[in-house]
Amino acid sequence: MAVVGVLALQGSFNEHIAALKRLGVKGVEVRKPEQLQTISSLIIPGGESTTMAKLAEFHNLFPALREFVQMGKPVWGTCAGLIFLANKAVGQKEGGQELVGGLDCTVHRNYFGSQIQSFEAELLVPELASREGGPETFPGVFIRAPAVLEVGPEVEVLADYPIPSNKVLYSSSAVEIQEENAVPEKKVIVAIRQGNLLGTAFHPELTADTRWHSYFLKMARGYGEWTSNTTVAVSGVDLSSDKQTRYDLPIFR
Ligand SMILES: NC(=O)CC[C@H](N)C(=O)O
Repeated sequence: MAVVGVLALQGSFNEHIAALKRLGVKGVEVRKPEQLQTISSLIIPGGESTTMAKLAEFHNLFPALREFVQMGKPVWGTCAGLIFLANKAVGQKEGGQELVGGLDCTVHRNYFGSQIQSFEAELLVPELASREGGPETFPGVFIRAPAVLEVGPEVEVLADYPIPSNKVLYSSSAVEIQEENAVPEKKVIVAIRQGNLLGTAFHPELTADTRWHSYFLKMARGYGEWTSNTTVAVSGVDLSSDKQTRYDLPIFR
């Protein structure tokens, strides 16, 4: 059976495993390079990308992660995970940080500002809705989130987020100007796909809506079908042996 791994160095890996469990899939925690050989798709969670990169370096994971991506295996990066998968990141801490790369895009690491500028927004997700059904919008949870600034020709944009072009002006006079002149909106990209790589700037694992997880599982199953006869079991998996009740985590939204 194709196995879904979740990089478990730091950040919201438990929450991803809990979301997979809600779909009847057992996610496997990955911490060592050799474990990548035992999985067929990987989720890189959100968290803090600099810390995660330091831990990945410490465990000598970067070469194995790059090889995994280059083999065409499905990988989904959420938030810090999206930063990991980007070919280029800006707004990094001094000295930068190592990236896995693969997604032909540039991300801004803290595009929306600091932790207190975290927010929730209903995102228009036509492609997700057409594949997975359900509403045309998805509850986006943005925690000190990155955004995608530029994408290459192979990249498909799955969601963007409209922001007023003067969003940094918060004084009351600025708000009045905005109302009078109807400042045009600018869109920033927050979900992309390039072949077997998926990236979201927000945190679907913190919501009850499992459509991004099931979308990714279909990518993973598709890969399994191309390369072997194995498939991801998306239902009917016996998880009763999973004694780790910590995966029954509360859902944020
Ligand atoms: N929620 C997140 O994953 C935040 C990512 C954060 N902006 C970083 O640089 O790592």
